[in-house]
Amino acid sequence: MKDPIVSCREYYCYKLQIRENFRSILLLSGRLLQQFVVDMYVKIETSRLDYFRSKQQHIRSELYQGIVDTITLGETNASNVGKQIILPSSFIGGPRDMRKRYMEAMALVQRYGKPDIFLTMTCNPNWQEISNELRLHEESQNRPDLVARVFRAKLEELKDRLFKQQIFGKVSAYVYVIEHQKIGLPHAHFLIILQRDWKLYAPESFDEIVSAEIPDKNTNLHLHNAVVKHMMHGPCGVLNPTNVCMKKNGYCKSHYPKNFASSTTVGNDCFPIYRRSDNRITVKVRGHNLDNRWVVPYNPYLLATFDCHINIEICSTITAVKYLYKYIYKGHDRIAFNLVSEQNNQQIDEIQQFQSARWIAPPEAMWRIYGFVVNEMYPAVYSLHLHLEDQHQVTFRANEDLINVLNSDRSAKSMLTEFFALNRVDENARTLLYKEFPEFYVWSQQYKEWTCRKKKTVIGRIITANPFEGERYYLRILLNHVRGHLSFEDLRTVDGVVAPTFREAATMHGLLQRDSGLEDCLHEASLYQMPSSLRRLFATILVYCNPTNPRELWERFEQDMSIDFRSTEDSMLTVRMQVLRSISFTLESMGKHINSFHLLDDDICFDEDQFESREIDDELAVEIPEEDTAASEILNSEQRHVYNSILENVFSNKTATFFVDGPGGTGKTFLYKALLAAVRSRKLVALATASSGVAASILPGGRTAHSRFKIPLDTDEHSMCCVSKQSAIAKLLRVARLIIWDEAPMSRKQHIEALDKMLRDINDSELTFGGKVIVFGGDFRQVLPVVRKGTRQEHVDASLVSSYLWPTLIKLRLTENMRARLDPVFSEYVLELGNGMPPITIDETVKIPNGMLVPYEDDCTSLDHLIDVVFQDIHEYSINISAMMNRAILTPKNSYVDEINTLLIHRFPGELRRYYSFDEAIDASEQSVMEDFLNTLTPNGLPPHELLLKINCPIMLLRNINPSEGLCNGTRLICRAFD
Ligand SMILES: Nc1ncnc2c1ncn2[C@@H]1O[C@H](COP(=O)(O)OP(=O)(O)OP(=O)(O)O)[C@@H](O)[C@H]1O
Repeated sequence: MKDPIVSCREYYCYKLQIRENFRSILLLSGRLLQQFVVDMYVKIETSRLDYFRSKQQHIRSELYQGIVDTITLGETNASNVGKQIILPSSFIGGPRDMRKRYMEAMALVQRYGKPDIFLTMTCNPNWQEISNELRLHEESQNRPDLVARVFRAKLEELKDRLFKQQIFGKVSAYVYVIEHQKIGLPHAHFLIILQRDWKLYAPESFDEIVSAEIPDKNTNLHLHNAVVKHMMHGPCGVLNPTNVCMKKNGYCKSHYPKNFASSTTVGNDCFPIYRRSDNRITVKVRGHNLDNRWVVPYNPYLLATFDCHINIEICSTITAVKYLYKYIYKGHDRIAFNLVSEQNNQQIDEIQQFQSARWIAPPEAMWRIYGFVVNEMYPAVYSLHLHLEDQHQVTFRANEDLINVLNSDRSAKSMLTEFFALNRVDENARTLLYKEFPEFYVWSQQYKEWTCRKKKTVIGRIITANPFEGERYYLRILLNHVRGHLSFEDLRTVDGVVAPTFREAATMHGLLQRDSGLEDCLHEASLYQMPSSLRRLFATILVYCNPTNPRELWERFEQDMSIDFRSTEDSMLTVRMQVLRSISFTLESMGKHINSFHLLDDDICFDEDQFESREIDDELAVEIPEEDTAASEILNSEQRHVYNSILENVFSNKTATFFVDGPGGTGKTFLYKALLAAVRSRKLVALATASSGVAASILPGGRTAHSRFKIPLDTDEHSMCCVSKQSAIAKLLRVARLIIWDEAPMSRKQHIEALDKMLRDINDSELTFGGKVIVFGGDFRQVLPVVRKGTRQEHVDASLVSSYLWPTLIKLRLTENMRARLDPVFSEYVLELGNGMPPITIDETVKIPNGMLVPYEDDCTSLDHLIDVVFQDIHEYSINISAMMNRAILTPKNSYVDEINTLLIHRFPGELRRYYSFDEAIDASEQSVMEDFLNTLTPNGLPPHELLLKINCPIMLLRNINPSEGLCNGTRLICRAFD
């Protein structure tokens, strides 16, 4: 076995006092780890110095890149987890890198097909190679160095058998990832793609590789013992309900025990159903007799050779692909813990104390220190630059002169420009697509040129582009399909005609379909809809239907959309700009910018002066409902205090920023309405905004903060609102006396900081928010900013409480629940819940009082019962729709929503109508196979394939179609008629 690493056991045992087992941890910051490596380096015998010198270099660079963040050694207990640790966020690396690797792995699938074998090898801490090295009474868990080194050596051996000796056949590609569980033992996940002639198609060939049965003790004792030792699951379920694999619903995560099966079959799942004969052979595991149903699938040869848990599965269906790649690239373990501040136990302040860390157990720390690889991919995937002309990235040092940087030859070159350059001189190059280039040419970052590749297999992948990126996306489509082009312009040239955009060039090549369905829709609407409705429909189509050629649609329907403007205006250009301005308004309310759709040759700029007075007039014309004016009379004492404090500042023109904190139902919206009415009734401008469209639609004249302040959607700490000092919005903001931003805790802190920077800029003031009176409101107990798969800490980091603005806000509280005045017990219960007090139990679950529970019998009966309780008399709701409005069943997952909706719509009275999403079939033979599969998928952002409706049934909108008119995500509507 290859194992070049020296032992430094005595040294670090002494130094770090690793007396405890793997589970014990002490979190060390990156700097300490660095010190540890330096210390270790000094202590190692001179003969080994060179080796460690190179290792040290490696680790340092890892530290600087933030790859190695935390090393966990020693003992864990409440005191050190709670008090000592502060981890710089730069040390929490990972997910981005993982996503990139995932995309690269998918490039392998595109090229070589779906993976055939999924293999997991777990370290056996009792391997002889480990136990032979232990001292008397020493346990393997005290030797993470040995565990790491021996596992690595075994892994190399396994790779040798799989890829050199080709025990399963010739391999075209593979990916593996080393993972360390919290407990510390390393394991490796492999995905293997076999060459075409070696693919596994039939169950008979699965049986040659995988077994899921207990071998006969008399004929194969060694293998029998290995299976009993390493490959028996559990026991779990009724035999052992507390086993780690058990889910809360009482089922095993891995669905053990499996069923007996007389032969192997493909099945519908990711993996086949393996043969598990009912041969009555049983073995005793932890006091229970287990049979073939409990065997984890294994390969006899590998199990007998490696004497450790090696699970092997055949990937029988295409569904396995994404699942498995996601599984092996799921990222490292994380830990979140709370640094409780004793002085201040208020909820909002506590929320700042959560710390997130990356969890690294000792063997993983040693794995990193030794510099062993954590993942590998064969063949390597080369990511290719993708950029529009003259829009590639150029790196330079801070002290370099930018003019020189821009004028240098080197800066002008990128992978893509040099791909065109080589095409101009090399005939062979012209036969290749851009993505095929890396297989034959090597890119030199130093010399910025492609040269012929001599060996080593690699494949190329053009980095992804989203259709919303416009031209860059269409450039990618062209590069993926068209060969031999010599420049960007040449790429746009089709049959001698230079297309103005890559999108049009792609359409001329037949790579994009025409928007005939959308054209029909607009044409039909133009026959009976008002031009203003048509413009809204056009904007909705641009945003949600992703037309291949928006410009063509614009040119076709411009006349229809401009009829109302034409009657009053003379110049064609003015009319056109008014139509575009109106479309732009709607697009902005949906978070999009008109220029991203390239409706005209050049970017569209509106003459802001023309709209300036309209912005202010529109605000001053917002109707003030009578009940809002009267609301100031009936405020409760807390509301009145907040109301007076805010208005005092507004009317005396003082600077102040407030945060109104109140749980749901304490009358925040009621208060905002009273404030807006008070300011507006004095003919002053008060702007009402909210983070979400629904909240904005409740406030008179409300807009989403994004559209009102032109906050960019993708923000970082340097982002600015797209508002110039001279613009109409800037003028409106300068005259505004009060700005309200509801549901502020839902917004990312960068959005609010962008508003601060913009207001300082347009008001020429260094005061917070440019000296304006701003009222933020919301409830941190409700929804925090969305951070995909984020930890608690990441949610907190993203929110307003982590902003530099938070300490400057005057915090005002509302506590009296006005919505639940008639039910104080319930109101108190919900408040306690929001404050993280009991009913929340120690393990962070919520204890719900028995009176509120629908007892669980089984999934079906209990669901029926729940529906009966919530919608007692569903037949009446079609007549009395307001009764339905106050009832809802909330579920944690979309799949449950679909299930409950289906049940409800069938119970709802009336005739059922089914609506289907439409797809354009590419090929009739492919259609049925693909459709059945695709139509079952319900990915985020895609509506379900089948929609069931009845007259008078309530429906909820899930898109921000027109927030200013109340049509936004969450708006509830009633289905009145069918076409
Ligand atoms: N002072 C008051 N007098 C009478 N009714 C009030 C008063 N304050 C609030 N309400 C009523 O209490 C209910 C809840 O108020 P509101 O919707 O303003 O609360 P909220 O804090 O905005 O709730 P959420 O956070 O859930 O949006 C409303 O029906 C409102 O009309």
